[in-house]
Amino acid sequence: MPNRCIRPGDNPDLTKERETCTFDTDELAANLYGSRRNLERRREISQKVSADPDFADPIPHEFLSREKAVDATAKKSKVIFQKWKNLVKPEEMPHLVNEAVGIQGFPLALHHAMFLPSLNSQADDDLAAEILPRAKAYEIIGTYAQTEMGHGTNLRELETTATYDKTTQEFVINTPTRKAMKWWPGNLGKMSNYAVVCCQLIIDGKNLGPHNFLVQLRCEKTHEPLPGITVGDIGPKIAYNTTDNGFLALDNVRIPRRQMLMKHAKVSPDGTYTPPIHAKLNYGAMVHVRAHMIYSHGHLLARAAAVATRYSAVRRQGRIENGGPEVQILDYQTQQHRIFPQIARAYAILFAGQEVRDQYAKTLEGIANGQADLLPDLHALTSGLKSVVTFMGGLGIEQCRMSCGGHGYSDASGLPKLYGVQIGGCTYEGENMVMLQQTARYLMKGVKWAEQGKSLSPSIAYLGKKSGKSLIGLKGGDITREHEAILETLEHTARRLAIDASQLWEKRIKGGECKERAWNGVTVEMNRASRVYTRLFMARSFHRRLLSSPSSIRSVLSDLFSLYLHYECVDMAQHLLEDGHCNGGQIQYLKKRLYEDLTTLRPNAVSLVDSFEISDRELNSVLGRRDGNVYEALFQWAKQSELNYTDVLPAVKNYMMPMMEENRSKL
Ligand SMILES: CCCCCCCC/C=C\CCC/C=C/C(=O)SCCNC(=O)CCNC(=O)[C@H](O)C(C)(C)COP(=O)(O)OP(=O)(O)OC[C@H]1O[C@@H](n2cnc3c(N)ncnc32)[C@H](O)[C@@H]1OP(=O)(O)O
Ligand SMILES: Cc1cc2nc3c(=O)[nH]c(=O)nc-3n(C[C@H](O)[C@H](O)[C@H](O)COP(=O)(O)OP(=O)(O)OC[C@H]3O[C@@H](n4cnc5c(N)ncnc54)[C@H](O)[C@@H]3O)c2cc1C
Repeated sequence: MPNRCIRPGDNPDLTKERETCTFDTDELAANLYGSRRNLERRREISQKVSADPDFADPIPHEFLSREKAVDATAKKSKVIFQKWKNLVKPEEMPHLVNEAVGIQGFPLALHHAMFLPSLNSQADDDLAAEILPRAKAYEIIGTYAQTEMGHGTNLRELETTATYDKTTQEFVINTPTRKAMKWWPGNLGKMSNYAVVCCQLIIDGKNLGPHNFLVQLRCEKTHEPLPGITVGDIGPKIAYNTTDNGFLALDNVRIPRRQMLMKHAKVSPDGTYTPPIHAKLNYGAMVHVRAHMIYSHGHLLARAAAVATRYSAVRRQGRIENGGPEVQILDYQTQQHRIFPQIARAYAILFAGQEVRDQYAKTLEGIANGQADLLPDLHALTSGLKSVVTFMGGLGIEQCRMSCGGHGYSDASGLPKLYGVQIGGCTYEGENMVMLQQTARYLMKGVKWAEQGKSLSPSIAYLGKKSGKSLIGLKGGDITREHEAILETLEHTARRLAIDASQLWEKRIKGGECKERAWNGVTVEMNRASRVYTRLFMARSFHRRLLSSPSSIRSVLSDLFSLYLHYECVDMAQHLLEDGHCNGGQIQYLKKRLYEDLTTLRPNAVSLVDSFEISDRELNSVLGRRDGNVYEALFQWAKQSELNYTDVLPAVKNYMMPMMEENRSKL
């Protein structure tokens, strides 16, 4: 079957891997990206970026100082948002940015991820008409400033205030304490001249909770901070170092009334407050990012899996049989067990990410028509997915990094930076432990609704079903029935964990604790229930994709899905065993099946990651390059280190040589 990555001059081991492919890599890539046309566009953009001299990197970013890297990123961003702006569709923009700039952030990241979405969904018609065209034309750059030094999670306790002054029909925005400074917002420090700022709305001394306001931070001509505004960069971080995450203090800055984002909640000129149709519509920008970050995090894991798989096919180390040749490290079972589940999880996350984006679009449509009834379900799902996927992705990338041995530790592999970027997602858009509790709140309601025989939305319909006996291992032979047996067992486990958590909570309440304290006593169990609900959704979403896939890729997707299910079940064996739904023999059966899956997938491993269709430029990894010629490339990469600009470094000349000289003269 064709693997279209084969080229003359490639590493022969990689070529051999591609020759053993049993499916059409283009078919799978087209399925992943939605159509042949999308796949072709993806390639076209990759090729055009590589050929554009404005995007050329004289030396890799890894060797640049932070300031120079920020500069290079800003320069390329200007090219993207001027020269390229009309050449790509909005949905192609993330790929263009990844190709041209990379994954560590760029000056307009928050403008796109949160500023525009906040204005689009929360500004009233007047404000939108005035500001959106300017923002869309990049006449101004904005960000989303919510988190403060002292509070990120607990939005109700944010300290920044917007106090309405009826006499002038203005809001007075103020930062009352040091820890009330906005702290962390991306692109706030140096790039943005506007921000959507989240403040407690105060009218006639009454606090009406967090609301969003459009605030100009810098002069449009000079870019100097406006009077009353202190703004800057918070310093280097694990990753995202080309992003100017910032701080901001506002000293009684006045803005006109109409700069409150008033599509949902409103303040009239006389100070009358009208609440929104759903209390949390002000939190819409966060739901937007959570719904979109699932897919982009799937892509981060896909990159790591591509690097680890290709490198493991090229790297030869040790022998499996005495006297045999040194083997490709991909032939070790431990290596396969480390890497192949990451390939499967990356596909699973990408599929789930696509489904949740569609669900977000439907919910938004409803809200536009005055219906917010889909929002609770979406909030529960996005909260669970962002938590599970970012944690899974971080673990997966780290496994891929370690699977590359010493070279995985080098920035040449691209993996350390990938890990740094990925794990940011465990914290931003709501710390994972906190967001899992949001999911659990919804599950607890679902358990009650199910008890009362009420109708349940599709994502929690399983809560209303009855459990049978687990048929894992008892439906031998037929893979379709085995998949169904495992999915039913996962449904049972997700239901059982939610019901158990609900009962534990109730028991503590009956024991005399208030609801909230009782909740804190069961949150570990609550979060377990949320994780399994989310992992069930991911498994179901993968299954839907498998069932709707064309026959040409059905078999390889089915193999991958088997591995996914077997791995997830073994990973969650504790939950499967705890109530006796599964027995030890069934877990042993799942492990046996998992080891068989590793062998089945081995010939297609390289081709499965080729179908992620990530260009060398985007992958930015010496180890993961498509042609597999890693050793020469490693040397060429290292030669660019600034420590190699001279043979004798000033540090050696000034300190080490004199020290050695002094010590020699003492002899
Ligand atoms: C070209 C494009 C390229 C784009 C490239 C982009 C790259 C970008 C890369 C990185 C970007 C990083 C950007 C990061 C941004 C940020 O981090 S912004 C800050 C995010 N902050 C948070 O997420 C804070 C987390 N905290 C909260 O969300 C809330 O405080 C809370 C934990 C949810 C609690 O809120 P609150 O106390 O107000 O509410 P509760 O009492 O807990 O709940 C009451 C009920 O409301 C429901 N609820 C809560 N939130 C929502 C929501 N958002 N939507 C719907 N419903 C919600 C909750 O479930 C309760 O319901 P119930 O009463 O029925 O149980
Ligand atoms: C890379 C990055 C980019 C960011 N970009 C932005 C941005 O653009 N705009 C913006 O406004 N913010 C941004 N943030 C801030 C981010 O949204 C917050 O850091 C995040 O919401 C977590 O809040 P926190 O820092 O207050 O953590 P904390 O809430 O202080 O968390 C610390 C610990 O306390 C625990 N904890 C807190 N509350 C509870 C609870 N109720 N139950 C159980 N445990 C709890 C957490 O689980 C965690 O273990 C960014 C952060 C990062 C790292």
